[in-house]
Amino acid sequence: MILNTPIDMHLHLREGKMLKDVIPYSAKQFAAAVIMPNLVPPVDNRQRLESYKEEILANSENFTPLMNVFMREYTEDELLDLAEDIFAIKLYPAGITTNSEGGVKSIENVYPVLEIMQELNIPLSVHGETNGFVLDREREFAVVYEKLARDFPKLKIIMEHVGSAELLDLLDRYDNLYATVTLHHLLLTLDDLIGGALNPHNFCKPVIKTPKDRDAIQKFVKSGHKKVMFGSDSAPHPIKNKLKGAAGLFSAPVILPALAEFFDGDIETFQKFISDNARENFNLNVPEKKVEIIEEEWTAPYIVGEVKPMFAGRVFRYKVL
Ligand SMILES: NC(=O)N[C@@H](CC(=O)O)C(=O)O
Ligand SMILES: [Zn+2]
Ligand SMILES: [Zn+2]
Repeated sequence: MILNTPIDMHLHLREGKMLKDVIPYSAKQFAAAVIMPNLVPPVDNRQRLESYKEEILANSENFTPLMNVFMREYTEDELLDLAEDIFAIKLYPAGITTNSEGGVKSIENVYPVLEIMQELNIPLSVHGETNGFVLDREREFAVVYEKLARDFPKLKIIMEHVGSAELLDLLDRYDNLYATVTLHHLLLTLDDLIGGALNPHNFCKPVIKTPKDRDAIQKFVKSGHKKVMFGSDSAPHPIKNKLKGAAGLFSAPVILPALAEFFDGDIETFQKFISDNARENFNLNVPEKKVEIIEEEWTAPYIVGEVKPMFAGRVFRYKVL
């Protein structure tokens, strides 16, 4: 099967040696990816944006980085200057996930920024979790999404890496809400993290949840819902950091083989999820790239640089050419 212009709507590439180790997997399988800005220090100004984009371009071919910047209290001039060169601005509640210490302490603080983003047609991307009980954090954030959607009716808001089924119900209630779904929230549950021996490699934020949540997410994705887009949230951490509890799952190497098995021949829905929905929802102008997947056994890598990938060593029925 041939996929037309696959796009990963949520990707962490990091910097330096880590970027060099992980980027080939995304550049091989995707035409473009939305690049997350939670570096240390964050990508939150023009200079950092440009140098990071150059680093990505210098280490890949035929791969379009759609850059995000880290939410802070930008001025109108800064936003006017950034608008042409970014896909979206990413809002992290302070301290809620990896490298989000400098995130937003109170959403009201950035209301003036959101006002200008709405005018300039810059989408807002959100890591939506409260600091409540771990399994309730996404569900509890629903009221924040609803308030944002109502207060800024023309602002396009992306609920990132949805893991709680309730959030998906908001898509049909608010025109301006969209969602990304990861491979791990689509396929895994808490059993894969703590059901047997503790598996820190499957630990991420938001945490993978119940079979009920996973099944609802699968149903939504299989329905071809236009507002649901693939965003891997592939987030590599060195094994030694994972063993100290770092949140993030490195899925990049196995994405298309795993999704090909999931869609099991339904290429039409696969194509929408992996590309068409994103391109239509956000008028993305990404150079066309065809990616061929063949039916042939393929073994996922055991290790990539210092990182253990999702489904390490697993044999898939499909291989990316
Ligand atoms: N998903 C994660 O658990 N971690 C991500 C950050 C994020 O997307 O929240 C990371 O950068 O490691
Ligand atoms: Zn996140
Ligand atoms: Zn992420």
